[in-house]
Amino acid sequence: MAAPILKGVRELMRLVDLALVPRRHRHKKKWAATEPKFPASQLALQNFDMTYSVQFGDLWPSIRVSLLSEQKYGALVNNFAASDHVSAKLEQLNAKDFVNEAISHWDPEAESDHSVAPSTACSPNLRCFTFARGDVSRFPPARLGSLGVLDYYLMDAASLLPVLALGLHPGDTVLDLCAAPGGKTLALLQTLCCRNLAANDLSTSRTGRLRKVLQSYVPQGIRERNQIRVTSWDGRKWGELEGDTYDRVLVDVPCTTDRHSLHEEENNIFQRSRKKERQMLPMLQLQLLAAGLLATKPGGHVVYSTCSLSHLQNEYVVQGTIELLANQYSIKVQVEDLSHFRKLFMDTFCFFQSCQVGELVLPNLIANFGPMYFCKMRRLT
Ligand SMILES: C[S@@+](CC[C@H](N)C(=O)[O-])C[C@H]1O[C@@H](n2cnc3c(N)ncnc32)[C@H](O)[C@@H]1O
Repeated sequence: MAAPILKGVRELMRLVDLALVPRRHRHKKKWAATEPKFPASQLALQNFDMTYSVQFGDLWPSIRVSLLSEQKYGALVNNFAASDHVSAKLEQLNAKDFVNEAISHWDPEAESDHSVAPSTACSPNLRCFTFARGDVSRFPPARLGSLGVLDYYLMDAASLLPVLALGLHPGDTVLDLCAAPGGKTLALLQTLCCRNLAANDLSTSRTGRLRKVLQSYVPQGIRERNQIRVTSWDGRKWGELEGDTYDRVLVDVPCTTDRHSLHEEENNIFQRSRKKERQMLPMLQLQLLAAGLLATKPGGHVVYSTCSLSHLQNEYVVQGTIELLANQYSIKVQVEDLSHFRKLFMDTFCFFQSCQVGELVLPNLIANFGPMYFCKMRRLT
């Protein structure tokens, strides 16, 4: 059974290779010295132009200009800062809590599937303020509250959607498999629903950043009470380390980080030296998602997410992993329909309408969040 899967994975890697290497660089070069010295961000743009113009057709020029423009942020209120006036302060700036605004409009009677409703006991605890569509104001830096922790965390508001989609219930045991630098870990804690939270990231320098975020936002007593465990293990091994253990697992994988790749040279995945690593991304993503699903209890939920627009890193990985688990482990996984979720948040974000599985936030000039892909799955057996 493994042979067809390996063949499928190899084909996936070949496609990524073709998709990520600009056409004019596919021929064998004669002299390295004549190689054009393009910055990695420019190579990224060339690659995106080639692949995403095919993937998104007429939508691509608008997504492209948005990706190249200033991104919008959201201010995630720190529930541990114990300062009631933070929300009032953010409202004075004309920002709105998009989470509770959306939940207040949710009509449970109109939904046939209540299992993925975000208006559970936990989601309203997430308060994230954004400026209205077309308003490109910026938030001032966060301030220290009386408990010595910062009052809000600035993040791409679309990054909150995978956490909201995970739909925590009080007392859940939660694994954040690729957690650093910690924006989503912090959001998971802000739900006030984690019985315990395992936050892992392979990179020790990045888990260092994660620890700093936790120290800056969560008072020590609460960190201990929430039983937060920070580790630096290879997430691909989690299925063997702690199989069938967690109620909810977030698998926020390394990806081509499309917006970052267009703006930053440092640590850019499109650097020539990182070509192999880039080509291997879908394989790594598949292995991480498989490990996340194996670490979930039967009946538990997993959300897979990336900040890439690439179908090869998004839907293909989800579909390939579900096939892999069925064939190699006889484990059934069901993709959950998030279309109601999309409707709920469509005043704030611009969603791609044609995902086969999962949802994708498209950058848009009047709502310049994302890209953010997320797909919710339920492990059935
Ligand atoms: C998209 S980032 C995660 C962002 C994070 N969830 C947040 O919201 O701040 C992906 C992370 O995966 C980590 N990573 C890469 N390979 C990994 C592996 N094999 N196991 C666990 N983490 C890995 C990277 O170090 C990187 O920090």
